[in-house]
Amino acid sequence: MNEWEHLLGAQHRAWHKVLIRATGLVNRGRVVLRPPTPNSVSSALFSSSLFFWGCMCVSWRLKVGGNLKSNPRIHGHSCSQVLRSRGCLSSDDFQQLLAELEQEVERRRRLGQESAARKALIASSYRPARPDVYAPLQDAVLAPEFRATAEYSASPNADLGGLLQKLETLSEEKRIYRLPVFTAAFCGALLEELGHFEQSDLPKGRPNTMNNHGGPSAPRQVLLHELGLDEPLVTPLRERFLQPLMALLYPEYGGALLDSHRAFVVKYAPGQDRELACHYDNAELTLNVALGKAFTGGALYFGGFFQAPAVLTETLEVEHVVGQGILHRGGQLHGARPLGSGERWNLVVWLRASTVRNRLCPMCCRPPCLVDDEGFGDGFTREEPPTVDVCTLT
Ligand SMILES: O=C(O)CCC(=O)C(=O)O
Ligand SMILES: [Fe+2]
Repeated sequence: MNEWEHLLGAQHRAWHKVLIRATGLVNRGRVVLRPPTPNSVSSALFSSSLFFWGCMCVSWRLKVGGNLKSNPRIHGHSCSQVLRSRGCLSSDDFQQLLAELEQEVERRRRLGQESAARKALIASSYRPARPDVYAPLQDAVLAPEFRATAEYSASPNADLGGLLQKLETLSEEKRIYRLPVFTAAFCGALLEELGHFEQSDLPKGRPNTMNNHGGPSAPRQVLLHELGLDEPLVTPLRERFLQPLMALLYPEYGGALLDSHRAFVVKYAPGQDRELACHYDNAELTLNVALGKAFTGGALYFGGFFQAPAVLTETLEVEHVVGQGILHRGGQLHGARPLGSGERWNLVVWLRASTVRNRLCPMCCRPPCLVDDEGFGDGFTREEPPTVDVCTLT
């Protein structure tokens, strides 16, 4: 063993200690009693493991321009091999990385609470420009095609073949589809509201944890639940409209069992963020709706499925159509090409099914290890042990 290998070996062990200590700190979820109570904002959970890759992306991406999350092959490599390939070689490099990791664990530990605090502050002191956007979801804000497709999907005789006739199939192999979601008027109103919020001096919870692979190139985001838009808009959209559709399109990804989400709006503009690196989402399924404004460039591109064995797959490019939404599996590798001109705002809804992710974390493919958090957390749940009525035992 040469000196370098010795050093890496020692650091590798230190690294594992950090990983073990961190277990239980990153993937967040919530405790539910079965059957899950929709919208229940019970105490929730954190866990770990993505921690490792997420942090690597944060720190080493800056140095070597890579993006570990977009590269599933790293799962077969040892930590030291990966670290080495990313330019983490000297003892100082390792120390710096460990310090960053500790900080990142702390940051993630506080995420839920900080988000809840921002939400409370916004609720008490923000005056919306478009209060109508906060009204309980009205059918009139949805594109007629979207309503009809959801209605068909929820009908007793619906099947996949029938549904596919109502959607635009962008890729049969990748299972990526598109359909109109919102009216132009609603997209405009939402944009006006988001622009108004952006101008306010209220705190904004961005970038979110999942876009930390992007570092400097991650787009600006507004988290819809902090604005108070989950309850009136996103939750009913998921429960009444998206779930029936997803149940037919992606049954094995929990399409029929969606029980939480993370919804945010990404913004790309000249002089700000212009593109998004290739990644997969912390979601079983994703809806991405183009809201506007006028722009060129910024197409989405889709590669293979990250959990599938590496196969040669052609990249699919998808141009945005304002008002229309793209449906894809969260694990489908994707990114956004650079914006040409104008501003691009998209609503992204990461849809989660706890019954699926509780078995394997979709980010690291390991069973999650959970700790309490606020709200939906990262969509994991922990079943409470059944309470035993001692009277019946006597
Ligand atoms: O830029 C976009 O529209 C895609 C954003 C995205 O994929 C994400 O935030 O997960
Ligand atoms: Fe994404």
